[in-house]
Amino acid sequence: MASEGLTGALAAVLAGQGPSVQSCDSAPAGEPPVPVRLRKNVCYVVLAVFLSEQDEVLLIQEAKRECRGSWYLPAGRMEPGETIVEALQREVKEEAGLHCEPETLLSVEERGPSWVRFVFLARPTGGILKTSKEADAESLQAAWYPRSSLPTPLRAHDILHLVELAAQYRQQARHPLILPQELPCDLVCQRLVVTFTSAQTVWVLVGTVGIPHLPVTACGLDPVEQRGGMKMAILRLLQECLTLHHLVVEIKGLLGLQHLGRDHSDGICLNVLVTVAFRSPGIQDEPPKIRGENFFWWKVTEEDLQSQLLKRLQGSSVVPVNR
Ligand SMILES: C[C@@](O)(CCOP(=O)(O)OP(=O)(O)O)CC(=O)O
Ligand SMILES: [Mg+2]
Repeated sequence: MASEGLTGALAAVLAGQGPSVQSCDSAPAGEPPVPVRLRKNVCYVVLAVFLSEQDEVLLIQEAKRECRGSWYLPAGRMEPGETIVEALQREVKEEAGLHCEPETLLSVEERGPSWVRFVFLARPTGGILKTSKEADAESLQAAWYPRSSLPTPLRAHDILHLVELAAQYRQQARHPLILPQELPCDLVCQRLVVTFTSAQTVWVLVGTVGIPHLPVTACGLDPVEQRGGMKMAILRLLQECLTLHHLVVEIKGLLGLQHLGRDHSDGICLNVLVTVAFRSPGIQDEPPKIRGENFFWWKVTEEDLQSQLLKRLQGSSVVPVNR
C-alpha cells in the first residue's frame, strides 16, 4: 500500500506540479554534481510562438551581426535571477514590443543538460508592435505573417516545426496546459514516472531511500552526458535497478517543469513520463524484477490516479522533448 505522500506526489506531477527536489537517487559517477549556474555552466533559452486567430505568426527581424535581417520567433537566453516566464516576457517585450502571457509549454529541446530551450505557446496582452523606427540591438522590427507564407530568410528553419506544433495544439490540445512551477532546484535533474502496464494495471517505479518517492536522477555536465543528452541520466538510473537488455524503454515526454531562478537556484527539474516493457511479446503480466533494495514497483490501485495515468500513457499526453 503506497503512502499518502506518494499518491499525492504522483497526483501533483500528473497535474503539472510536484514536490521540490530533496535528493537524487542516481548521479553521474565520481564527484557529486556541481550546482548549476546560468551563463556559467548552463544556458537556458526561451522562445515564444504567437499564432493569431487569423493563423498569422509573430516574427522578429534579427539585428545581430551574424544573422542581421533574418526572421525568427521571439527568443533569447535567460538571465540570472529571472524565472522562465519572466525571461519569456522580457525577450518578447525587447524583440517585439509586446506584453504577453504564456499559455502552455509546447516543447522542450535539449542538447545535453547544459543547453535547454523552453518553447511556449503565448498570447499578446498589450504593448505596441515594434516597427523599424524602433530598431535597436535587440531586433530590427516585429511583424505578423500568414503561417502559410513566412518571410525569408529565416535565421534557422527549426522554427517551422515549432510553428506547426503550435497550430496542431490550437487544433487539438494533445496535453493539458503546462507551465513552469516556481520551485528552487540546484541541479539539472529529472523526476521520473517510470511505468509498467499490463492490461489495465499500471505499476510505477518508486525510490525507497528516505520516504517512498518518485525517483530523481541528476544530469551530469561531463562530456559523456552532454553528448548523450538528458536521456543518459534516465538510462543510468534504470540500469542501476533493472536489467535493460530485455526491456524496451521509451521516454514519452514532459509532465511538468520546476525552476525558480531567483536566489541563485538555477537548476531545473523536468518531470518525465517513461515506459518500460518487455522486448519479447510474451504474456508478461508482472513488472520486471528489480535489483537491490533502493526501488520497488508500486501497483497504482487508487482508481482516479490509475485512470489519469493510463489516459496520459495511451494518449501520449505529454510535452514533447526534442521532437
Ligand atoms: C539561441 C537560439 O535559440 C535563439 C535565441 O538566442 P538569441 O541569439 O536570440 O539570444 P538573445 O540575444 O538573448 O535574444 C538560436 C539557436 O541557435 O538555438
Ligand atoms: Mg533573441
